[in-house]
Amino acid sequence: MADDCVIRVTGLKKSFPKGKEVLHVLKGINMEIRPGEVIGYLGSNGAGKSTTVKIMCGLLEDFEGKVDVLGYDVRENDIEVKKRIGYIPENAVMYEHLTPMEYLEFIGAMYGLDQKEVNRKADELLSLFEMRENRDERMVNFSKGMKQKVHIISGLLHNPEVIFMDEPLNGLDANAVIIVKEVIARLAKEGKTIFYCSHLMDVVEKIASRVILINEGTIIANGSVRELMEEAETSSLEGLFTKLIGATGQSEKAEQIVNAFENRES
Ligand SMILES: Nc1ncnc2c1ncn2[C@@H]1O[C@H](COP(=O)(O)OP(=O)(O)OP(=O)(O)O)[C@@H](O)[C@H]1O
Repeated sequence: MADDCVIRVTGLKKSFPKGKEVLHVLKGINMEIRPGEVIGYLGSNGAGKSTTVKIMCGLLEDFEGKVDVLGYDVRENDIEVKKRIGYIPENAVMYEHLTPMEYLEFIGAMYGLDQKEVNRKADELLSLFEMRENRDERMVNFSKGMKQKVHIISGLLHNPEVIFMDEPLNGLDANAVIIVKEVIARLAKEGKTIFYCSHLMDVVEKIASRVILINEGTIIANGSVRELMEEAETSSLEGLFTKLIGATGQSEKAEQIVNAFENRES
């Protein structure tokens, strides 16, 4: 790497066609991320978090600006980037007719890993997630959380230097959430860089060394949880979020929704 940035994003813009119009999702994102940082990338539904991550992982082309990951330009060297990163997507497609072990062997083979080593690691990680006894069952009947655990393992199997997680706790039970949070903390200690997307503030508040907040396609806050809360004079990330994006009136909205269900006037 030419410098100590693991991820450098400069002037990132992305639009999608929407009927006859154009939806401008990312309107000029800039960020620099260093080794060992755990970034909490926050924003409301539809803010553009997954779009940013997909571009960083080399999964979406046709964007404006420049994105470098581990010193590689993702536009020109997406294969080199993909070899070195782990990506745990929000809604991944998996081969459900395989067993977790078969699936993980397949993923390991794609990364050119030694099969014995894959089996050993997969066994260890499946046990950690209390799925050792499911290792040879077809995944088609697995619950959402069980599939998510297999996704998390598959994203970490090749020991990537940078890990992108898009809402990784989706569907996980309380115990698995604790394990994933602990895994994130340990990976960061080992010097891995983690880019964690979520709209769940409480988790981000606990695990992130830095928070980047995106709203309507631009970054509106970037700093440690403490710095940002001090600046905004609030005591929680939720308070900060509400203050910055002006999302007030949630309790009134909740009341209107309940009233609408019950056909009452608010
Ligand atoms: N392939 C696509 N074609 C058209 N529009 C898209 C496409 N992908 C995303 N969008 C739109 O871009 C916007 C941002 O989507 P994105 O998935 O990045 O948001 P997000 O912040 O990850 O949201 P969430 O928290 O709900 O997952 C949304 O309005 C979405 O509908």
